[in-house]
Amino acid sequence: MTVDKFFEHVDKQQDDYVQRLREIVAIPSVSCDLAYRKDVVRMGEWLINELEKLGATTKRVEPGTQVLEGQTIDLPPVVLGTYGTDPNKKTLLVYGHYDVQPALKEDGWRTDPWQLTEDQQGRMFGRGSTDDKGPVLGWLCVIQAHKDLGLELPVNLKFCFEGMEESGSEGLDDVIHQEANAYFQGVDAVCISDNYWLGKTKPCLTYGLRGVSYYRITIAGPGQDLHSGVFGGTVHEPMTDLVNVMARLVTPEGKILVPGIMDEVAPLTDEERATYQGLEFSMKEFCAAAGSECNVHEDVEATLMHRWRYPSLSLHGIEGAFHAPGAKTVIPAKVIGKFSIRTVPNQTPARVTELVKEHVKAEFAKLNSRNTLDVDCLHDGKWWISSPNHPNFVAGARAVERVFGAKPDLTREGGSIPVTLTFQDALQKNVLLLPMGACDDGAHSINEKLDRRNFVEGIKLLGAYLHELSAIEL
Ligand SMILES: C[C@H](N)C(=O)N[C@@H](Cc1c[nH]cn1)C(=O)O
Ligand SMILES: [Zn+2]
Ligand SMILES: [Zn+2]
Repeated sequence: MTVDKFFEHVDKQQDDYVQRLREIVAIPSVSCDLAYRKDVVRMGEWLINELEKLGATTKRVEPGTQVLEGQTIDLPPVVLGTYGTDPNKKTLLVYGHYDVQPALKEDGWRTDPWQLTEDQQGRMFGRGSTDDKGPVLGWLCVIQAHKDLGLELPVNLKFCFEGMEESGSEGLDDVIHQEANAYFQGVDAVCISDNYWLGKTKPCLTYGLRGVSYYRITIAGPGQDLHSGVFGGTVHEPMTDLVNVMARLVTPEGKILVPGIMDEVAPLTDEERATYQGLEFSMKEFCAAAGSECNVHEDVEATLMHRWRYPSLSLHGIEGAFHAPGAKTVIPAKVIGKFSIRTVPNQTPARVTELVKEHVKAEFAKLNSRNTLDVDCLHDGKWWISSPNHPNFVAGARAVERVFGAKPDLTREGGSIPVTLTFQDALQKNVLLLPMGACDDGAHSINEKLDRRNFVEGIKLLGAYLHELSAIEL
C-alpha cells in the first residue's frame, strides 16, 4: 500500500522532477576541461544544498589537487550525505557522479546540450540527462516523494557523489579508504545507478563492468610548427609517426595488436556462455543505438561477448593536430595521441600498461624517426565482476518486477565504474548496479537523452528497491 501511494505520487509530481533535471542539466559540469571547473564545483554545491533541504546532513570532502592543462587546481568536492540514522534499519550507500562529458553544439547536437529539451516521444535531450544526473536526481526525488507523503524511508541512506568520474575518479579511492570505517561505518549494501539497460524496454541488473586504462602517446620533434612547403619531405613529421604507431594498435575489426594482451583474459566456460542466452538484445536495436549498420559481429552472442568479456582498444583523438575547417598547410611540431583499453577478467592494469608501452616503443623504433616519443598511462581502473544471486540483487529484481511487471535481464556492462570495486573491497559489502537509462540514450555521445518513462519509472524503481531491501535478509 505504502509503495503504491509512492508510485502514484511520483506519477503526479513528474513534471516537477523533470523541471529539476532541467535545472541541473543547465550546469555544464564538465570535469575534463579547466574552463568548466567552477561549474563542476557549482553542481557539487547544488547537491549539498538540495540534500540539506531534504533534511540530510552533509560533509564536503576536498580530495586534493590535480594538474589540468598545466595548472594545479583543486579537485571538485566529494559530497557525502546521511539521511536517517535509525539503528533498527539497514543502511544503504548510494554512489553517483555529478560531472559530465564535454558537449559542443557544433559536434552535431540537434539542441543546446545544456538545455534539457523534450520531444513528442518523451525523449529528454541534454548532456548528463542519463549519465548520471537523472539517476542521481532520482534518489533525491525518492526522498522528496516520501517526505511529501509523510512516509518514512524504510532504510537509512548514505550518499557519495563525486565530480571526477568522467576523468578517472581522481582522489576518490583515498576518500573511500579514509571513510570506510568512519563516514561509511555501518553500511549494509551499496547501490549505483550509472549504466544502461540492454534494450529499450526491459530493465536489467548489472553484475560486471570492464575496467579502463587510458593512454597518451606524445611525439615531438621540430622546435615549432612548420610550413609543409618549406619543410615537407625533409623532416621527420610527428603526426606521420603518430598515425603510423596508432595504426599498429588495433585492426579495423577490433583485434588488439599489442602482443600478449590476451594472455590474462579468462577462458570462456560453458557456465558463462549460458548467461548470454535469453537476453533482450537484438542486432537491430544495437545498430539503431549505434546510428548505422556498423557492427563488426553478426550475432548477439559475439557482440555481447566483445562488449562484456573481451578487451577492446579505442582511438580517441589527437591533441595538437590541425582540426579546423579550411586547408592549413602546417606540420604540427608536437602531437599527442589518446587511446584507451577496456580491460576484462583477469587482466591486471600494471601488466596491460607494461605490454602497451613495450609495443608502442617497439613500433616507434621501427620508424627510424629522429623525433622523440613518450607513452604514459593517464588513469586506470580495474574491471569488476560479482554474483547476481546476492540478496541485494534479489531485492533489486523484486523491485523491477513490482514496477515493470517483468523479471530483469542480468547483464554485464562494457563501460567502467572503477569505484564499484573500491566500494566492494573497502567496505566488504555487496554492490548492485541498478540502471535507469535505455540502450539508446547515447551517453558520452551527441544528443544524449533520458526517456521520460525511464526517469519516472526509474524513480519508482529506486524507491521500490529501498522497500524490498528493507524487507530482505542480507
Ligand atoms: C558507465 C559510466 N556511466 C561511465 O560512463 N563511465 C566512464 C568512466 C570513465 C573512465 N575514464 C573516463 N571515464 C566510462 O566508462 O567511460
Ligand atoms: Zn556515468
Ligand atoms: Zn560517463
